[in-house]
Amino acid sequence: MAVYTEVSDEALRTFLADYALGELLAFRGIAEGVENSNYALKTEAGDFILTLYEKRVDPAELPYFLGLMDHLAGRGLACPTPVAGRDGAALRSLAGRPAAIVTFLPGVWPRRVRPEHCAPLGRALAELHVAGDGFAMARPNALGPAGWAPLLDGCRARGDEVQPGLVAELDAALAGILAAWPRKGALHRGQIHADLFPDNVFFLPGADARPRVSGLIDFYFACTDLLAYDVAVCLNAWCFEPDYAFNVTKARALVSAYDAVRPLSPAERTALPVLCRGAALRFLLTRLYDWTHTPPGALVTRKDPLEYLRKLRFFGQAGSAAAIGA
Ligand SMILES: Nc1ncnc2c1ncn2[C@@H]1O[C@H](COP(=O)(O)OP(=O)(O)O)[C@@H](O)[C@H]1O
Ligand SMILES: N[C@@H](CCOP(=O)(O)O)C(=O)O
Repeated sequence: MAVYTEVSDEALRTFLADYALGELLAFRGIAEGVENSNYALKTEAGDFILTLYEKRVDPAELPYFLGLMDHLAGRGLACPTPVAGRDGAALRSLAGRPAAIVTFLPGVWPRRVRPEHCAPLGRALAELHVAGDGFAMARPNALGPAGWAPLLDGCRARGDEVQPGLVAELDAALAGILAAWPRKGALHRGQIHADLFPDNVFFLPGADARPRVSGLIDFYFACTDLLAYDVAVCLNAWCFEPDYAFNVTKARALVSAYDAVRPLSPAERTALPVLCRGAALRFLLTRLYDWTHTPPGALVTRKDPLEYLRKLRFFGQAGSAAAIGA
């Protein structure tokens, strides 16, 4: 469920009066999502998404997220475009929360990833990286390598309740990953999505009936970091089967389609195994933190941390880039 903040009819009408979107035709809460309250909004001007930013989003970072979406959409990427009010501002306030309206994107995210999804995904990711070039703002990755030790410390007290020995295993994995992490300046940096999971990528059938990407959403983890790290996030999120077997066919399709738009450098390719370990650890840690800190009955959906322990172990023994499809 992801409608944490209710919006009254009256508050909505007052809010919309500051936009040139015509009359309100329909308005409903969207159940999917985890972080923010999302509403589908239809006005005489078309379909939109209204987002009220909840507690885990720092309002000071919203100009980066909205500015990045605006920049990417302006470069032709299929991502939400923030809609400005009559005064030119896209970031506003509603029901006591920071709020923004963005354009609605058609399409459906894949509940079951098939190999045919992976090439269009790889292409879209590379297009995002190319389109991000020239965006003037920067946001450090709060969930990058420097953030992992404090996150793990926050899980120390209760982590072993999830699986005995887990904290010691993660301590060892973290030390190994940090020791092998690419040194500053070795790999290309830019604007990355950092959470391009299947639920953030919409597809529609193309003219040949094969899936094509119709939209990328949820830029609220986006940041300025290693471009190849985003490829590693996708290899984690898209290329494992429900039984946790790594599907190298999916990985090859993803990486080669990425490469066709933005060729990976030899250094990026060599670094992919450790970047994949880092990405697995990042999602394991945030899930473990949520698992051990979310009070029973809270509205936030908790995701399984151990799914990412299996992925971390896989990438730890996978060895070469070729073994993971690169
Ligand atoms: N621009 C958009 N176009 C169409 N649907 C959207 C758009 N943005 C969000 N949604 C819908 O809202 C849901 C939750 O959005 P998301 O950004 O993932 O929320 P959260 O950040 O809270 O996890 C998505 O699964 C999708 O159904
Ligand atoms: N993709 C993350 C959780 C973030 O959720 P989202 O709904 O904001 O994409 C994970 O799977 O741990």
